[in-house]
Amino acid sequence: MAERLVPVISLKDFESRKEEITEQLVEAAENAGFLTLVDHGISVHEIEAQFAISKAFFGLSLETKGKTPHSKKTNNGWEYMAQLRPSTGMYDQKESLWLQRNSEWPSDDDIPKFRETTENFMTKCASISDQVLSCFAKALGFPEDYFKIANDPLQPDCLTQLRLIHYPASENAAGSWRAGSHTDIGCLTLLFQRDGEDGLEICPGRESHSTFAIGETFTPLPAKTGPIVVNIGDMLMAWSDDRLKSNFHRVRAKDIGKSPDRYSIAYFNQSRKGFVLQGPKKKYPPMTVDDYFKQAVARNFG
Ligand SMILES: O=C(O)CCC(=O)C(=O)O
Ligand SMILES: [Fe+2]
Repeated sequence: MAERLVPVISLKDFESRKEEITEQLVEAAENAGFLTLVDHGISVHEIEAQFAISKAFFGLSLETKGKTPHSKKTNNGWEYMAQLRPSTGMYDQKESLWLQRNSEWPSDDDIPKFRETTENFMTKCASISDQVLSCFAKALGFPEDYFKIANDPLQPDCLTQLRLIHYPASENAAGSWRAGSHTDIGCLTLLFQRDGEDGLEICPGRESHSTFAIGETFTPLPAKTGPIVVNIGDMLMAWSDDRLKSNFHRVRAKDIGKSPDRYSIAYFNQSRKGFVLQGPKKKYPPMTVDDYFKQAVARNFG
């Protein structure tokens, strides 16, 4: 069921297959709003190495993790059971570390090679994002490098973040939420998961990027090491005049029985603050990414 809903798309021979890949990506984005990428150029070994770094960080003492504290102003740093969800009225049962190129980073003394490994991983995520976004740009009638420029993570005003996430193991967790239902507010999200650490559920079917219409039917998407789950965020839904869908998703622990620890890694393309966002059909008034983001945060977490 989930496999039918969320198509598996190969990026193999990207340049020569670009037209076919674009068709597949657009079809997925216009319907489920989710897709799974394979042959994307990051090996299982590299993904496991990044998860090992993440696991090592979350295994540190609270005091050591607290040396990179979460800042409300930048939304970077380590947070612990801190995300209050309007959709559930409860705190998500998780801890996470938000990172940006120019944010505070954990020290290499605490985790050897943390920054080097993670920055290389971010560079790979950026280049996969550029490929996918160049296809969407073409389909929307923008220049092919339009979103690549808008999302350039090396520019100091870029809001793109990597988030390392850890959901602690639980048992009989009825009524608690690992991540309450939400849409992502950025442009495009790449999500990495590990075999056996299930919990992600998705809900297609949303008509406007600013509505809260939460559908009824959530479909579990089994976690696999290797493929990247990609979803459209609200910003790209707005930027495409609501053509590409940013859909609701959530993470659940089992109501009855044991749920193992779950580690996930999300790369959020969130664009450059100064960029003006408007769809080709001008369905919504133009807005800077900065203003858009402030409005979306107020709507989702206000
Ligand atoms: O951990 C996951 O699979 C989902 C995380 C997520 O949806 C988010 O951080 O926005
Ligand atoms: Fe999300």
